[in-house]
Amino acid sequence: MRVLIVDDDPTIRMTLEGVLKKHDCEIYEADSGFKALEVIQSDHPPELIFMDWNMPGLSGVEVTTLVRETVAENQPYVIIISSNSDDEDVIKALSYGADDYIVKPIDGRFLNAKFAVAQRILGIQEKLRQTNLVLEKLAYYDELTGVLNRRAGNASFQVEMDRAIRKEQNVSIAMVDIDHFKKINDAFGHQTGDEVLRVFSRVLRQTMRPYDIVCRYGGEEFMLIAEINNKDEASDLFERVRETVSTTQIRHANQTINITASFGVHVVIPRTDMILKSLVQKADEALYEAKSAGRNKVIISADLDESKMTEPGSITD
Ligand SMILES: Nc1nc2c(ncn2[C@@H]2O[C@H](COP(=O)(O)OP(=O)(O)OP(=O)(O)O)[C@@H](O)[C@H]2O)c(=O)[nH]1
Repeated sequence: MRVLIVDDDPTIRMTLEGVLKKHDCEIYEADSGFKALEVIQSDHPPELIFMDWNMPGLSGVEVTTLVRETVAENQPYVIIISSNSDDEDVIKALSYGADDYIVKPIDGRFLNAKFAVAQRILGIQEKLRQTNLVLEKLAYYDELTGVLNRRAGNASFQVEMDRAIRKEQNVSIAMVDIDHFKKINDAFGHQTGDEVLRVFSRVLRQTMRPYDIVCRYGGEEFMLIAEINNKDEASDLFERVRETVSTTQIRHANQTINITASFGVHVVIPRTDMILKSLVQKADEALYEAKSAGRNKVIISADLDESKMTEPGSITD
């Protein structure tokens, strides 16, 4: 654990260090509130701070208030140290954001006990952070394939539209569906089907640019959103993806499987009032055409008529 000791008195810093070095921690020191802020804002911020209240310049309580107001993530646990033992002072320190309070002269047993409490609370905080990361991943990413799930894909749409508007780029929305996927499940089993979905997602992710959106829309259907200049560029991009999919050999359980996919693409001039559902519907119509035309095809429709820009609502629901 990274621990910061803040005190303008070197003797107190030494006393604290003497007690704390018995614990498994990395100790940093600061002799003023300003120096403490430098350490707190560094690349290795402390998790626990023992902070003297009365120091020239910024007081410990002022530093604590600043920390509470400015540190966005992973707030440190702050223990104020002071020779004032009045209840009013303790209440004041806690109300300004301190987590605990120690009265001078420092009693080593107190320090150890308070260190143990801090360690426990920080441990709980870290566990919560890890759990939140897992939950976040589950909330945004498809568990089987690791690409964005439908909800996250929908949420990314508006961000993508705003970016394309800023960059004066057009946007392509593609609905992609693996051809005859049911037959793969029937012939090789559901687990092999799952592996096909994983490899297919990886191919999509690797063939698209890092900032394009790749999302599993449901089952064996995926949605891709990419900035594009024109219909020809969309054709080049999705033909390249289609080709890569069709030439990828998927090996699973001593089997080698080849797949193809059909692509329905709709290209538009982005507008803030556009609704994803309508664009997906247009891309779905193109996908239906691609399936009807024999599969393993890219069909592109485009709505790049500038005059429609003056008719808000013409493309929205
Ligand atoms: N293994 C596996 N199969 C899935 C998953 N989600 C959906 N499926 C299967 O995907 C198949 C989709 O079949 P269909 O909608 O008939 O489409 P298709 O066989 O790909 O035929 P076309 O789309 O017309 O080319 C169904 O058999 C679903 O059970 C999944 O997560 N894992």
